[in-house]
Amino acid sequence: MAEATIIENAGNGDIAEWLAARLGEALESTEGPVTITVPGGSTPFPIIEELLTRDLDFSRLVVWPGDDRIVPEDHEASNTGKLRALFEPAGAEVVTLTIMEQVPHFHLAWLGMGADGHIASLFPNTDPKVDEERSILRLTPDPLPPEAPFDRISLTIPALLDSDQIAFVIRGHDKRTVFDEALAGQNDLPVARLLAGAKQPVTCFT
Ligand SMILES: O=C1O[C@H](COP(=O)(O)O)[C@@H](O)[C@H](O)[C@H]1O
Repeated sequence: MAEATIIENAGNGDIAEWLAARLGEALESTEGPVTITVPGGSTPFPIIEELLTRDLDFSRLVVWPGDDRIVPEDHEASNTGKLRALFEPAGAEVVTLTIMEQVPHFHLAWLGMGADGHIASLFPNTDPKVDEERSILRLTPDPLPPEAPFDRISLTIPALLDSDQIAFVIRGHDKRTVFDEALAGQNDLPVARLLAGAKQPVTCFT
């Protein structure tokens, strides 16, 4: 079971600062690309805007959406489209998830979490056997989340665990309770399954 460092009441600027420091270390540690996963939903985008103001060589950054909704990239629900609009002007590469994609080792897996304990698009109903066998999975959430009722494509738990470190941004009391229970092994939600397998440092911003 992972031990997580919890950083309480972090502002977007604090999180961006932490991310910039981790990316800076990764850029120093390799001459090749630095690979990260970035969550979708609503939480990450103001943090990314802050991150992009930091002095980093974004041209060596390869951004993998942790998941996406199966919609065109110019659809308002597309995580990839939003990531592309933010990161590409800074010189970073943004990958389009397909089930054919070869998934790399990530320097950082940055994740959000839904109040139902889903991470990326691995929902509580996602068959655990399936997400143990593949790196990328296409699925239909059951039930479809009303805020984004679309089929999904998602990195799986083994793919996310193939990373140097993991960072969560968990905002709101409901999510925090679910996360704390997952960390304590008191539920079996996707977030708990990830935490149970994490050997690397886990940092959680609330
Ligand atoms: O559907 C999704 O939900 C989660 C949480 O999103 P948020 O809007 O509550 O921050 C997100 O982490 C995931 O990547 C996304 O596609």
